[in-house]
Amino acid sequence: MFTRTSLRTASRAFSTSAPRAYASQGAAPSGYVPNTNADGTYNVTLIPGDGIGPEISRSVKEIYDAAKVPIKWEEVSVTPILVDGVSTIPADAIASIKKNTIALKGPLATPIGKGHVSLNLTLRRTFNLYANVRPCRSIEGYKTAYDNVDTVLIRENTEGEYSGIEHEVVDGVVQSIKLITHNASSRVARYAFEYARANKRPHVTAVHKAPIMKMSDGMFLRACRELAPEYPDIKYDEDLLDRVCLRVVQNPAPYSDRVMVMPNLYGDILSDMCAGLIGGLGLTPSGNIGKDASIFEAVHGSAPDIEGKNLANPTALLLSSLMMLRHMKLTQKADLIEKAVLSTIAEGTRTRDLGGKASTQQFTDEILKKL
Ligand SMILES: NC(=O)C1=CN([C@@H]2O[C@H](COP(=O)(O)OP(=O)(O)OC[C@H]3O[C@@H](n4cnc5c(N)ncnc54)[C@H](O)[C@@H]3O)[C@@H](O)[C@H]2O)C=CC1
Ligand SMILES: O=C(O)CCC(=O)C(=O)O
Repeated sequence: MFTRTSLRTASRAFSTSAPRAYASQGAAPSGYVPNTNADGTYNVTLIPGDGIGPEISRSVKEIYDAAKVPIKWEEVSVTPILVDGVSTIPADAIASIKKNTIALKGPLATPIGKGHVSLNLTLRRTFNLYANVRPCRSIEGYKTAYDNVDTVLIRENTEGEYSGIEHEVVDGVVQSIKLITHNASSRVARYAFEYARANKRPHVTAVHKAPIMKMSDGMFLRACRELAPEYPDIKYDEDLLDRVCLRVVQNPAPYSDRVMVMPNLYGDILSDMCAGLIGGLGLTPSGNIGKDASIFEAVHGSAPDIEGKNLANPTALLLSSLMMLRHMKLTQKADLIEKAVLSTIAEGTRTRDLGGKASTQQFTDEILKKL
């Protein structure tokens, strides 16, 4: 359990470190150059998505227009189609991402326990988006029990518990295979070390359950350990998933100088937990990074409970889009919009998830006034 004293100590520790712009870290693998049109604009694929996706995507588009971001949106639908009896993503959506190498995606809903496979996972696998970067930072002026959260999780994004290899062995017994390869572990580990170095977070922690999953998580750890000597400027250590959960909620401050890297499912769960510390899923962005394409999306899902009610908080998708702009080296535009979004929240215009009364549109309009 955290105590008031531990929270105060954590706050003091945080206030001595240099402030970071939220999600300021570029996430591009080195050497990435976005495709530019002759007029200096960039084509970006936009997948509005399901549920609240179209509402929050509209907000991003309005804000980008006002801020004169040199982006031409290429809007595509990923309503699944059947190919040879298997549901998948329409070919024109795939072609658009392939051509543009960059996309912003609203959430895509997946039926529970039946129906089509997750199109989110299909996109990650199709484009080999091997690293899922999930920063989570306290929002200035929005008070929670913690005002010192500044975590970065890097989640392996193509295999692990999300491999989707399941079968029924005999009636009443099913198996779900957690697939871990040395290759995928090693490339995400390298990405984490590079990210740590580029973003001045001199500590990488590999998060695992290797006492139990000795072979699979054991291999993940081995891949991380093999690379650590190549990064003598980065402290490397390992910690158990359950212990990390405990430690982060007790005191997030020690995590503000490090990058945590982990297998797929652990990153999914830990990032929602971190979101809870700063005010919820309406606030946390992410980037799915690959060598040939990257797709940016909020951590949250399609929020069917508030769909069509003008209640969604567009901040998470907006911050994801700012990670995208920084990835494309459009840093000034990213800084401008980030300032407008965060000051809107700090001044007290808030959507319902943050305890406010502003609709999605009212919140968006307040941001527009600042651009
Ligand atoms: N990357 C993606 O596209 C993801 C898709 N999903 C899919 O989304 C669907 C719904 O999943 P849930 O488990 O309900 O998770 P969810 O993230 O959609 O919603 C969880 C809770 O957070 C709230 N919430 C989420 N985003 C919000 C926002 N921007 N503003 C205000 N409140 C927000 C919702 O209203 C709900 O109460 C499922 O079909 C799931 O498979 C889930 C997670 C990620
Ligand atoms: O595809 C889904 O429905 C859920 C995806 C998810 O949990 C994730 O973002 O990892």
